[in-house]
Amino acid sequence: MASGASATPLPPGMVLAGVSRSFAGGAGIHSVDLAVAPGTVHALVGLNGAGKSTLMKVMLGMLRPQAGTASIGGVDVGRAGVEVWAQVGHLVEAPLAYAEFTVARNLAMAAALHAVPPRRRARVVDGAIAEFGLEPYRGRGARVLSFGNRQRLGLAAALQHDPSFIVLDEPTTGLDPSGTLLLRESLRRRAGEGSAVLISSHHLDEVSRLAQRISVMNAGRLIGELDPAAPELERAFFAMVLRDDESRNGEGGAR
Ligand SMILES: Nc1ncnc2c1ncn2[C@@H]1O[C@H](COP(=O)(O)OP(=O)(O)OP(=O)(O)O)[C@@H](O)[C@H]1O
Repeated sequence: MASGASATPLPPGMVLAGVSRSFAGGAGIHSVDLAVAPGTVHALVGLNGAGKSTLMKVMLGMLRPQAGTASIGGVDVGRAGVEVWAQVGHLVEAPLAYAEFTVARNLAMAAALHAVPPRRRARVVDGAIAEFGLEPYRGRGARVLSFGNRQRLGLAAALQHDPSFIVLDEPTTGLDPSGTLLLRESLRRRAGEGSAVLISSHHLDEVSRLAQRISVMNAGRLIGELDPAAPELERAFFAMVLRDDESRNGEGGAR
């Protein structure tokens, strides 16, 4: 990697600056700063309800922040147009698949939605089917797919157009070991080619294999980072969460 002064600065990745989004009752995310750099897999880990999905929805413009800004490639997501969204691939919540349509047709529609030109769509779909091991199912209706294969379809639809910005919420959900391996290879390759990748996960061992950075979320805030190469990641994670819980309780839970 070039380190001289002449190195070209990388374009901006995905950035949250001072973002807050609270729901009735106070849950949500608070004062979040996060920068997912191009060429990096950045993982979010946290307990159930910590705020990971909420953060990702704000990043993707699915939820509007009450304070702060979310930007992708330097563009505020509230103002992003089709040229930005065509470079984004995401899977947050259930995979988007039309039950009546085949795997191949669903992928062709996802390619169209991501502005892949018509002449390239068949090749893109074939590539995605091969990449995620969906060949035996290409002519099957999405309705009859197993849970794991529906997840493979959702991942293929999110990634087939080679997005520069990738956001995946718990992407290994439902995947068997071979699906997990295919996903890991796919994300490694895409980050290697310059994509900015944000994933959430509950599997610290998986995250440590894949991510260059691991941010820890607790009670709606980013509370620190873990070193993916450090031993005993699980122990470090729980220690960080416990310390944060204790410090907030000591302050009456105010911050
Ligand atoms: N639409 C909503 N209305 C009210 N509260 C919400 C809403 N969406 C999320 N929350 C609350 O915000 C908090 C954060 O939820 P979020 O789904 O972001 O957590 P998470 O870290 O993704 O959890 P998990 O690991 O269980 O998927 C939770 O307390 C949740 O109940």
